[in-house]
Amino acid sequence: MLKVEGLTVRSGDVELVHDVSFDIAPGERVGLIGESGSGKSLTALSLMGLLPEGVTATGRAALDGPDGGGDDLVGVPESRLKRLRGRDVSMVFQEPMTALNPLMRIGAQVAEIMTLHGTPRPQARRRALDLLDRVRLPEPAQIARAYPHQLSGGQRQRVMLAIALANEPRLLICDEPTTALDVTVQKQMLELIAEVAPALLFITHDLAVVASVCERVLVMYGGRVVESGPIREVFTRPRHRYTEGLLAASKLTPRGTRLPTIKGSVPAAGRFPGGCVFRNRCPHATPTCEDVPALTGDGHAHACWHPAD
Ligand SMILES: Nc1ncnc2c1ncn2[C@@H]1O[C@H](COP(=O)(O)OP(=O)(O)OP(=O)(O)O)[C@@H](O)[C@H]1O
Repeated sequence: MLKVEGLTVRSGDVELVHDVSFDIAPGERVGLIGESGSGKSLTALSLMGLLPEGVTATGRAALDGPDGGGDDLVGVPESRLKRLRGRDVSMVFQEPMTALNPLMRIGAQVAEIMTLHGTPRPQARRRALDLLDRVRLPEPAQIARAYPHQLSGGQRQRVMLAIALANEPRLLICDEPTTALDVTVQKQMLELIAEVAPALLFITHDLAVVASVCERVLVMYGGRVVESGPIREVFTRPRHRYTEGLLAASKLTPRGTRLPTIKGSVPAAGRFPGGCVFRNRCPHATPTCEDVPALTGDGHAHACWHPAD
């Protein structure tokens, strides 16, 4: 349904995302994980045609239509993307307050994305209420009359989801949509996203979140997809050492435990040129790795001395 091939994102001469390829099938929920700066957001923004100024994408990203035709998302004119954005592909961002217009009532904002794509206003207004109901906001009519600041963070994020779903997109992209929400609200929102997404690309750095929402995962590191596969496979038999590192640093290690630490001496500077890629999250934990006191507040950080693979 979505086919991304050789997606490369550059800022001037600097390559920020390198040759990324992946597919998403209709109805499939795919997670995109990786540490901060690994290129997750730029990958997603490329698919929306929303890259920051001076940043460009090359390669191919095609969205199949229900009639068998395809729509290119990369390297097409802005006028074309404007028609696809918010209609065929839509996105929910981390912070709804920056995406919502503070001076416009919620109902009008949900309706607007439909009128922009050709739905007559009265119909859009009616459908806005149905959408607010679909994202399980209580009293949709009351919510429709409210301004963004009158809603809670969780309610605002549900509104963003209603806006994203308004034109029945073929693909929904979510970039850390629940990071700003408290744990209970987060859980409800994740369940809702998993239920309503037509096909989903879900960006997060939280492995537990990706495991609860997605069926498949792509792991990004340094602008590349270094590993991909079904969640269970990647999380129980990671092939790439960065994925091992992510797992070791999370509560989702196959044994369900945090990494053991091993007492040792402080490593000599330069013994691991370039520094350990895992920072303090060594997945190896063999006697060749050592604790480095005082790197973290609790005095227990880990240094990995394995050479880079
Ligand atoms: N406008 C820009 N101009 C130049 N470089 C940028 C720009 N935006 C992002 N970058 C760089 O591109 C790389 C990838 O950034 P990106 O935002 O995609 O990472 P990310 O994995 O989404 O991180 P996070 O989880 O922190 O959002 C980073 O090194 C970042 O500094």
